[in-house]
Amino acid sequence: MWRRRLMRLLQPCGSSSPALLQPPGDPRPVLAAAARCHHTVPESLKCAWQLHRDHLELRYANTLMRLDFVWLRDHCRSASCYNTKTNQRSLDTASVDLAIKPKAVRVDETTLFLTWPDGHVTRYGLEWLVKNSYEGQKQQVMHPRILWNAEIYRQAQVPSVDCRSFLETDAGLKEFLQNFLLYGIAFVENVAPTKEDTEIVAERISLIRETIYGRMWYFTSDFSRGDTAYTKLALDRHTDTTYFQEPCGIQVFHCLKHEGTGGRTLLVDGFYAAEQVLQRSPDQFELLTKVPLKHEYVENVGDCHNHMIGIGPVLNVYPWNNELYLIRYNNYDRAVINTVPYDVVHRWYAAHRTLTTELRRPENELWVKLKPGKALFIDNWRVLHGREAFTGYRQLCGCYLTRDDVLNTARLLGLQA
Ligand SMILES: C[N+](C)(C)CCCC[C@H](N)C(=O)O
Ligand SMILES: O=C(O)CCC(=O)C(=O)O
Repeated sequence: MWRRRLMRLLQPCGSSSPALLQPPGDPRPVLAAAARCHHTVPESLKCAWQLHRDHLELRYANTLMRLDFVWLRDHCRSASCYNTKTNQRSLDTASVDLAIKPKAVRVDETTLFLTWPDGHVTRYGLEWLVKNSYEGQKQQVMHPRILWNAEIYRQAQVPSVDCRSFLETDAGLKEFLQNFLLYGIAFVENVAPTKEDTEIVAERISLIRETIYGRMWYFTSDFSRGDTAYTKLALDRHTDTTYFQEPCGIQVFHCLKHEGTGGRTLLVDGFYAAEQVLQRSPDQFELLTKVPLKHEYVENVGDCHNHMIGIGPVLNVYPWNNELYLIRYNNYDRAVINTVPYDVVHRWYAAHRTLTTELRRPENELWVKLKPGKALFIDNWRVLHGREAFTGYRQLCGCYLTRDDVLNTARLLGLQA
């Protein structure tokens, strides 16, 4: 239909005269040839437009875009509206008339030109529009991920990156980050087993997030802090710092010493488990995204006095597309539930049980023994960790990283993050 109308109203080939605004009620599409003669222009590079009451319809590179007038005015990249040195908008969007409509429209091979009622002209690269319009986005928000159980992860044979190549080459760093983004875990090998060297490794990808545990932390089973982590007991799978309003993005672990038995580390892909819940029981998945919970850290040991509270659902999804971006799961630190009435509470426990069942399936458990030299990075928004009980002296060091800064490094290396 569109094509037929389009062909009927084809503008003369090679025309460069501005196409003036059509009178209301005559929304004729206009086709601008992307080269001198439309006979030689591939269909995909032809550009056609049609002005509607409240938006401009534009077809280019096989994409049909509907562009709101205020959006178009707001995205003017002219020198008076946008500072290309700082990449910041200078236009005061609130000064744009919400009923604004362009006075004239013109398209050439590469560019859309709009003249606004006050005479201001905006040019938009057609490629830029495809890349930045809603229709051109294909609605992908998150970077690509591979959800895994133990078998999938083993089969993938994800390599650890050698510390030297990680520290000294962009290729090493990029390979590490690619794996980390895909699987939510990644290892660096041959790190010197000291806190200082672990810090250097961590700083290669991010700013370190200082918390109540300090910047770089050591921990042993000395109960120096009021938390089970500082004992020899087993720890069931969990994510850390659920009691922060923004849980830490990444956790780094480096085992500096262990003279004894046990103490293996357990890793479980929380997004894989959540996906199983979504498939098998979508109502329970939804409940886990809706019921707000508190997690709490109350500490009064030695000189350490802390009271932290974070509120949020177990499964955090973007409201615009239901995509999961953060799992907050820690049965140790979960606080009193007083946010919903008793009947919802009961349904929530059932949903939590379903998720727990998935998280505890032996086939979803990846067990690794951390050894001096092998630093583990865990996406604490996605992958749960735990540990086996142990005997003997065991010392771990590590830190938390800010998620934004890890993603920043990944983007600077050209990764989609
Ligand atoms: C890692 N480090 C030993 C420093 C802290 C451990 C924090 C443990 C806490 N229950 C939580 O899950 O957040
Ligand atoms: O000791 C370990 O291996 C892990 C400790 C832990 O789970 C934590 O600190 O959150």
